[in-house]
Amino acid sequence: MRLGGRLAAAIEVLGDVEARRRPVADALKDWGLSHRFAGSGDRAAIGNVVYDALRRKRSYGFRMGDESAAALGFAAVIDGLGMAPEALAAALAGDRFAPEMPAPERLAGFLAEDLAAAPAAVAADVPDWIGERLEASLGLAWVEEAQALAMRPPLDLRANTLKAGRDKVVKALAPFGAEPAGLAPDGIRIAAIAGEGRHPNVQAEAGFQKGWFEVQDEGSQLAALLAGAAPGEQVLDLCAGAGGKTLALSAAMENTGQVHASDADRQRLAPIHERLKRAGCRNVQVRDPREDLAGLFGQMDLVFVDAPCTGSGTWRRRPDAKWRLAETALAKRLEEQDAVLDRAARFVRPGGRLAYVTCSLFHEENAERVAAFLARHADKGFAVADAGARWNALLPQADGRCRIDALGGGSVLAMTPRLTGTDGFFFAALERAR
Ligand SMILES: C[S@@+](CC[C@H](N)C(=O)[O-])C[C@H]1O[C@@H](n2cnc3c(N)ncnc32)[C@H](O)[C@@H]1O
Repeated sequence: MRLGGRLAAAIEVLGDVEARRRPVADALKDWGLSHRFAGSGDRAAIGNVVYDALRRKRSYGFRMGDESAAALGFAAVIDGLGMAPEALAAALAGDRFAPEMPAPERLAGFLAEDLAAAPAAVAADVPDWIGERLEASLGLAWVEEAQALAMRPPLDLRANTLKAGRDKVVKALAPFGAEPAGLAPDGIRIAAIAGEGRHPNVQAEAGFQKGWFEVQDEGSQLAALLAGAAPGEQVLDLCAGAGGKTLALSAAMENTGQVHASDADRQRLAPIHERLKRAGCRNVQVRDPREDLAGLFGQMDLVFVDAPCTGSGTWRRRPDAKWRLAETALAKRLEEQDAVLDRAARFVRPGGRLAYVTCSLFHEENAERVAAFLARHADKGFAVADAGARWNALLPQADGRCRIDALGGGSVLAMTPRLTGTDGFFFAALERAR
């Protein structure tokens, strides 16, 4: 396919996402199924335009003076591919599949428009109600934070130390530009793609099949690291899902002790079996959601709660989600977070700890949930640990990067694309008195 056909396809997919308010991944998949002639390079290029347009949907619409799918598609090509309108017009000339170019004054306006004059939520590329929440959560720099959340993400991997050290993985993936990540000790990063490129399919590599590494955002790796799961401990991963953090906890424990991996949803838990096998994790017991875990009450050294959340910290990777998120969904997540924290508390042994993690940037889902938990369990002897001090001790090279907020005598922390170059993550640890 030539550029014109790819752009027309991207506009079609953007229209579908908008009209049906459906996940972009589903819309792209359906387009691929009904256009089997398109090769993998075409699909990647179309995906880039669609994702870029969704990351910057509001500011592109503002700068174009037009929020239609076509305007967004053209904006993404000009901005994301760095193509001047004249070069774009030349590339589309004579291509019968190409969409019609926007009027020259629209394109001139797009290039000239200064976002300084735009409302903050437009410059931040979020709906108004989310802008208000980000401002309350992140303070003065919230627009810059949201703009960093609208950038293309890198591809992060974690070396599985049960099978391979980081150097070995970096070497194996050197042809793809893999480098040691800046913060996570086992992290490996392949930089965000530029222009029309695409990330390599690392899962097709022999090293992946052998279990040498996992695909995992560096922020997720750091959240697992901060929990401090130690060899020989008894750990309950209460919201294990597909097991991203379970695998990291198992490796940190050097395949000793025991990780009980549980989730309320069997479907989400299903992929964990295959992943554990490939990664060589022998200290993980997967617990069926129907299983009674009462035998673990008061027994765990660490209960890890990777809570269900809005996922607002992951919008670089899932930009469609920020336009679909409803206030009612946020309210529901808060209830679930309270419920799962209450449940988690029962498993912590005296002297043990409870780690609370979300991939959200909203204060309500983060520090507010921890404060509400403390208020509900004032008599149970839980206190907030000093997560900020732990961060500084584990990651001296991070030079205090990340947001640290005092809470209940300790501190909680947040990673953000702007501060840590990771997805947005929140981490708090609660210690139960002996
Ligand atoms: C953020 S995801 C977990 C991601 C996973 N830990 C990982 O690293 O790949 C949150 C998970 O919490 C689960 N969940 C929601 N409510 C729950 C509850 N009350 N108890 C246990 N799991 C719950 C969801 O099914 C979902 O899989």
